This record gives sequence, C-alpha cells and structure tokens, in this order.
Amino acid sequence: MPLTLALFQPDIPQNAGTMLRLCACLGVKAAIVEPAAFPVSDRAFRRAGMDYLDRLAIDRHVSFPAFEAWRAASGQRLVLLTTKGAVPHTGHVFRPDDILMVGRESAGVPDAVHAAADARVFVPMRPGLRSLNVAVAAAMVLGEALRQTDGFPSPAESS
Ligand SMILES: C[S@@+](CC[C@H](N)C(=O)[O-])C[C@H]1O[C@@H](n2cnc3c(N)ncnc32)[C@H](O)[C@@H]1O
Repeated sequence: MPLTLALFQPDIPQNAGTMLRLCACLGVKAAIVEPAAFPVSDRAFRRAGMDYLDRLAIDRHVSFPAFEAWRAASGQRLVLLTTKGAVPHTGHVFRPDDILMVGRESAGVPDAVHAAADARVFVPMRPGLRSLNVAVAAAMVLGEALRQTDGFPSPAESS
C-alpha cells in the first residue's frame, strides 16, 4: 500500500488543490477529513489542482472519529506534521503505508488529533519563525518518506 497524505479540515482551497496535485503526481493516496472550508467545486481549488484532480481517488471522511474508525480497520500509522512535533522529519523512520496528516492553515489540529497520532514530526526552522506553508511542509515530509521507502515513481516511467 502506498503512503497517504491526509488533509485535516483544509481551509485554503489553493493549498488543498496544490497538495492533491502533488499526490496525483507522486502516486500518493489522498484523504480529506471533513469539514473542509470550501466545496470541491471551488474555483481556486480546481485551478490549483487542475486536471490532476481527475487522476486521483480521494478518500473523504465525514469527521475525525470516522477517519479513526477507518484507520483502526486498516492498521496504518498516523504521522502528524506539526510545528509542535517531537522528532525532525529526517529522524523519523517511515513505513511505506504511513498516513501523513497536515493540519489547518488557521489552527493546526486539535489536541485529540495530537493524542491519536503514532508519531509527530516537524520540519526544523530558524528560531522565531512560526510555520511553513502547509503544502510546502507536506512536500518536504512526503519527499523524505518516499525517499526512505523507495516510493518515488520509477525514473524510467517519468520521462
Ligand atoms: C500554517 S500551519 C498551522 C499553524 C497553526 N497556527 C498551528 O498552531 O499549528 C499548517 C500546517 O502546516 C504544517 N506545518 C507547517 N510548518 C510545519 C513544520 N515546520 N513542521 C511540520 N509541519 C508543519 C502542519 O501540518 C500545520 O498544521
């Protein structure tokens, strides 16, 4: 099973579209924990995701408890990307079927999500700076997870 990128209650359509395009291009599964702050018909969302959105199956979960029920059945680990993480992303040992979850631009994730995560990773930043753009953080951590698990699409198939 490939890696999954899960978007927790996304609130900025351009960022969500960018992350889903990333999933489509890299062969990563995508999940959204609802509610999102915009409909899938949102113009900015569709512009950022372009036609790549049609190349991707998105697992939608109506709530975090619903997502957790689904995850319990699947047995996959939840790796939370958070500025309050315990381990730098390069120091975490990823599994090929990990679920990487990003928080909302406005508020990250609630304590219950922090508590439910099997691991919390952060991308180290210079002191005094608050956070990365969520899509940039997702790309950096996904890149490391794909590198570790040899999960990038084959270069031979890329050209
Ligand atoms: C703009 S940040 C959220 C900031 C929010 N005020 C908070 O307290 O979490 C949106 C999301 O991007 C991801 N993120 C941003 N910078 C990160 C970093 N340095 N390391 C890991 N994740 C990061 C996290 O998933 C975060 O929930």
